Amino acid sequence: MRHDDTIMALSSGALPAGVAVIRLSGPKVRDALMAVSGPLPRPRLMALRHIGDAGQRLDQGLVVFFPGPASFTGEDCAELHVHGSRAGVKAILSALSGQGLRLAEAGEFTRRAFENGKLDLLTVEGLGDLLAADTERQRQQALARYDGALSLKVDQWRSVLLDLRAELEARLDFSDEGDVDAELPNSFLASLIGLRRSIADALAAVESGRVVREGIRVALAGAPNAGKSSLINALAKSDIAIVSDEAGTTRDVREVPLDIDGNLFVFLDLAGLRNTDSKAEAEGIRRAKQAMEGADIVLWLMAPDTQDATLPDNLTGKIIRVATKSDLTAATAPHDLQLSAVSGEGLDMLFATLARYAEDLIGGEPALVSHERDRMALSAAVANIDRAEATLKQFELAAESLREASASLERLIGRLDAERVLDRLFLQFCIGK
Ligand SMILES: Nc1nc2c(c(=O)[nH]1)N(C=O)[C@@H](CNc1ccc(C(=O)N[C@@H](CCC(=O)O)C(=O)O)cc1)CN2
Ligand SMILES: Nc1nc2c(ncn2[C@@H]2O[C@H](COP(=O)(O)OP(=O)(O)OP(=O)(O)O)[C@@H](O)[C@H]2O)c(=O)[nH]1
Repeated sequence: MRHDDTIMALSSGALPAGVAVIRLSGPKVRDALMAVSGPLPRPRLMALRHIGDAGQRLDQGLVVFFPGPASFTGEDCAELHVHGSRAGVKAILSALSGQGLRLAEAGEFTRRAFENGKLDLLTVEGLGDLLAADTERQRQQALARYDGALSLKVDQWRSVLLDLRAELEARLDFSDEGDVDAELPNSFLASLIGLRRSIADALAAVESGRVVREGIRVALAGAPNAGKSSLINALAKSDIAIVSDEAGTTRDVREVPLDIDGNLFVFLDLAGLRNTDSKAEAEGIRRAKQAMEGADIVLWLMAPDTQDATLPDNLTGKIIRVATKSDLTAATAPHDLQLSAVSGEGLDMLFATLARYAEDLIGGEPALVSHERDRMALSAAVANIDRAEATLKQFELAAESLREASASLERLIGRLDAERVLDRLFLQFCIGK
């Protein structure tokens, strides 16, 4: 990838469309824009222009020019807002290619913004999360990251660490000269402890941040024919899970993501639990038990017309006992909720229970930390601060630990080793972003 290339992409969605946005970035933007649409419009103001190629009219569109460095990428950028026709866009891209522009790779505009210091690694990730957001809660959390909520915190932590390191390093450099007080001031330890607490507090929210991104996992489990698939269908109000009256049809773990009150839930339709001679079914049951162990919530379904299965006893998630098929007969076994996938009775109670669970787990302000990378970097920083505290009298060791803590934070914002993270991240980006 060459950085003096000028790149172009269709940044809007699939064609045909009402309007298509073609985005350009790089040193040839001015010349290319003049070649296809005449005099440069005033910076950042849209102008209506004929768009053409060597005298041939291709379209009429709105053109906007963002001179660098005050642009999204930091380079000269431009946009052509044209009619969203396949042939039109193709002809315009081909005209621009004649001006020496090439098609951008996925995430390449954002990569340039990163390289020009417009975004750090956390805000790039925030942008990625924002593009991927399906639920309201995901949107809020992603936007906070894109807006730099965590970047700001990390900058504050880094600046405290720099001060602390300077105190220690001054005692290393001048240890022979005797003009620096060998004792650390009292404020040093207080500041170190305060920093540790602040990072640990942010870290404590990582689980809720992760759950917002990945969803609350709800296992639907019970005996064969207890009504698991029917319940998922009723929840989704559409036929996305297979309903069958043949026992044991759900063999593998089917994941059904649903948005409940702005929160992502992933329902797991599991094989019914029973003793079986079938190898395939036994494997399904093994996976079902595994999925139940990893679930945040287990909905344990009991139907009046099936034998009860045994609830495994090693579950860590919240267990909700659900009496199903309440349209047939009222449940006799002890249960938390009673419902019918057929009549819809009790579904609103289930929704309310799930929404309350989500509110307890992830309600309130969006979490600052949500990625595995956050967890690794912040726990490494905390461990190194602990190490520094334990070796405080040995300035050299303590300084080394604080250097390590700084390095973790620099890795987090992408000042160190950003390449591998970016490469992986941009695989999920759209072309034109
Ligand atoms: N048409 C269009 N809509 C869009 C985008 C775009 O690129 N084009 N965006 C693309 O993601 C988002 C908006 N994000 C943007 C972020 C920064 C700048 C920008 O020009 N920044 C300059 C100047 C800032 C200023 O004037 O305040 C800078 O950072 O220096 C533009 C768009 C969403 N909507
Ligand atoms: N009357 C009534 N029948 C239901 C209800 N829910 C499910 N059933 C019926 O019960 C049978 C089993 O339902 P499923 O949803 O396939 O049960 P399952 O637990 O997914 O079954 P397996 O995947 O085979 O383990 C089907 O005949 C459904 O039509 C309900 O609320 N009321």
